[in-house]
Amino acid sequence: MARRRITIFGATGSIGENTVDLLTRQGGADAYDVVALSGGRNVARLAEQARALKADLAVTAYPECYDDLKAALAGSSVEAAAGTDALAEAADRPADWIMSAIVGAAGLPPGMRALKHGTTLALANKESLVTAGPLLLATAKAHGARILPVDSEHSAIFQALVGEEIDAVERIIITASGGAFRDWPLDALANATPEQASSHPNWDMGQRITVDSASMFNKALELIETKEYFGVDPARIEAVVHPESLIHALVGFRDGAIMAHVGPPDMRHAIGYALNWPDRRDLPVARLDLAQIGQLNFRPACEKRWPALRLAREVMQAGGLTGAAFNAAKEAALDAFLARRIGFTQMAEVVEDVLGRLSRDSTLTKSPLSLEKVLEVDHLAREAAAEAVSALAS
Ligand SMILES: NC(=O)C1=CN([C@@H]2O[C@H](COP(=O)(O)OP(=O)(O)OC[C@H]3O[C@@H](n4cnc5c(N)ncnc54)[C@H](OP(=O)(O)O)[C@@H]3O)[C@@H](O)[C@H]2O)C=CC1
Ligand SMILES: CC(=O)[C@@H](O)[C@H](O)COP(=O)(O)O
Ligand SMILES: [Mn+2]
Repeated sequence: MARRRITIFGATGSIGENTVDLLTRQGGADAYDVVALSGGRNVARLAEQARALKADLAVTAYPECYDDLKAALAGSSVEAAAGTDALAEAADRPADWIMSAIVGAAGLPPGMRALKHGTTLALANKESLVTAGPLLLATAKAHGARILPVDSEHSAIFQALVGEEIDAVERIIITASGGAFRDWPLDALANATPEQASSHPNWDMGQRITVDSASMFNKALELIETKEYFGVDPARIEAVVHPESLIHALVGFRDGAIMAHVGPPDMRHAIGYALNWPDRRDLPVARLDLAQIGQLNFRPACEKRWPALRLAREVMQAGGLTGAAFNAAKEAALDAFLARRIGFTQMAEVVEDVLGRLSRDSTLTKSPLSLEKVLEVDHLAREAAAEAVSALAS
C-alpha cells in the first residue's frame, strides 16, 4: 500500500495527541508522510510532535506565537507558519487523511477547505456539522471527498450501520455520561465552579468539551451532529444517560433489533477506526471484562436538569443557520462561565436569549447556507451573547 499523507489540525489537543499516539504506534515517520500539524499556543509541544513525525509544516493558529514556534523548530527541516491564512494553506497541501480536531467553530474553515481537495476528513470537530452540516456534506460530495465521524457516539453509529440501509433505521440513541454533576441536587448547580465542571467521570478530554459534558451542551451538539451526518428525522434521535460510558450509541432497526456499540472510554478506538477504515487493526485500548463490569445502567436525560437538550430540539426543528447561532452563543457563554462572569446554569439562559433575539427575523432560517453567512451569524451570535452576559453579570 502506498504511504499515506497525513495532516492533523489541532495536533496538540486531546484528540490530536491521541492521533499522534496512534500514528506513532503504527510506524510514525517510517510509515506515513506527515504533511502538516497545527496547534494553538502550545508551540513547544507542536514542535516536538513535528520533529518526531518529520512533518513538512507546523502551523500555530496565532501569529504572535510564530517566533516561539520558529525557535522551537530551529535546526529541523520543519517549516513554521502562523495564522488563519497559514491554516488554509496547510489545508490546501495534498493529503490523503486529515484529522479535524481544532476545538470550536474555528475548526470549520480548514476542514471545509480540505474537503475541496477530495481528501478523507476524520471529523472530531462536531462544531463543523452543527454550524454548517448541509454545506459540509455538499462540499464533500461535490469534490469526491469523504467525511468519517470521530466523535465516539457517531463513530459507534457509523459502525453499527455497516452493511445497513438508512431506511431500515427506526431510531438512533446516543448515550450521555451525565457529566460532572449527574448526581448533584438540581438546586446546587447554580453554584458549580469551573474547576468542578472541568472533571469528567469517565473520559479524559479537553477542558471545553468536559464542561460542555457537565452542562449537556455536548450532548445537545451531538444530537444536532447526528441529524446532520446521518440525515435522520430528529424525532428518531434520542439521548439516554448511561453513567458508565461503555455503550456509546445504539441503532434501532424497523424489525425491533437494536445494535449497540460497546467499548472502553478511550478515543483511540474511534480515531483508530477512522484512521484504518475500512480495515480494522489492533488498537491499544482496554479489552472489557463484562462479568467484571456486572451491570450497565440507563436513565432518562431530563430536559429540566439539562435545558441544553430542549434547545437542541428547537435548533434541529428550525434548521438553516440556527445551529451556527446556537454553537457560537454556547462558545461565548462557556467563555463567560470559565471567566466566572456568569454561573453554570446561566450558560443555557444566555444561549436561549441569543436564539430568541436572532430568530426574530428570518435571517437564520431563510438565508442560503454559505461559509461567509455561517461566519457572519457566528459573529452576530457572539455579539448578542456578550450583551446577554453583561446583563446577567451586572
Ligand atoms: N477530547 C475528546 O475526547 C473529544 C473531542 N471531540 C471534539 O474534538 C475537538 C477537539 O477537542 P479536544 O481535543 O478535547 O480539544 P483541546 O482543547 O484538547 O484541543 C484543541 C486543539 O485546537 C487548538 N486550538 C484551540 N483554539 C484554536 C483556534 N482558535 N484556532 C486553531 N486551533 C485552536 C489547540 O491548540 P493549543 O492547545 O496548542 O492551544 C489544540 O490543538 C472538539 O471539537 C471536541 O468537541 C469529540 C469527541 C471526543
Ligand atoms: C468521547 C466523546 O465522544 C465525548 O463527546 C463524550 O461523549 C463526552 O461524554 P458525555 O457523554 O459526558 O458528553
Ligand atoms: Mn461524543
